Amino acid sequence: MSLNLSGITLTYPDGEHRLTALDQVSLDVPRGTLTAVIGPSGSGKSSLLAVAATLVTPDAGTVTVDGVTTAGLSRGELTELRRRRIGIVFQQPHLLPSLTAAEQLQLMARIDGRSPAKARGRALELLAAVGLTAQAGRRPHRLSGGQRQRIGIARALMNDPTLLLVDEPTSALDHERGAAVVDLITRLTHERATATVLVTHDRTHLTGADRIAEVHDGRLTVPVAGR
Ligand SMILES: Nc1ncnc2c1ncn2[C@@H]1O[C@H](COP(=O)(O)OP(=O)(O)OP(=O)(O)O)[C@@H](O)[C@H]1O
Repeated sequence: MSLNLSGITLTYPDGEHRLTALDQVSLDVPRGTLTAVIGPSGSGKSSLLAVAATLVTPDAGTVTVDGVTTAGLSRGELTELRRRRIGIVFQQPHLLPSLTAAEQLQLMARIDGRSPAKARGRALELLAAVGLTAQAGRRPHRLSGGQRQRIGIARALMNDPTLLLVDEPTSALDHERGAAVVDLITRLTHERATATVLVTHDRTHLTGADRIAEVHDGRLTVPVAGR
């Protein structure tokens, strides 16, 4: 199992009380499958993603990524876990304006200390996988919103993660481009055997999801078959 959340409770300070954002949430995501997490605004979707990304420590429960249980790991060990095993696709890809599409990806590998030649090869391979070979040399201002989001997806795969976490990838896109981005994430999940969690408030694109889990008031309902 590449992601296992077990009995996760997360609270935030709320005046004199605490607000329960996640309430006894458990979720298993095997490699090569896509679990969509849907729910209304404020239900706890981003909190769930932040816990799975090991960016937020829950009050209770355990997070296991690729067989590694995060409890007791130091900050440095958690950073290493994220760098090696977790890819994150954000709502907005936040590309650097001065870098070409290929350079956006190569930067990830540079940070990781990989050789420039290998990084370039990997970046071009991933840009091909997301259909952007012809755009490899373009800077973000010459790309569409959908193309920029595809770069964000390719960038998240640079470290060959086992866990791919995707936060509302279609929020800035029209219906057609949104559907294409979700289809792409579904295909890459199967091709690259990632355990993928895709958070969205929009269930219209989710025909390819292996499971759809619903979160309401911090509680996750037992996932039902998505197809
Ligand atoms: N840093 C924080 N401090 C206090 N409360 C927070 C914090 N982050 C989130 N919350 C609260 O926790 C609950 C869950 O929030 P969360 O952002 O996980 O929901 P969401 O489903 O992702 O919402 P949206 O779809 O609007 O992004 C909400 O009631 C929210 O107000």
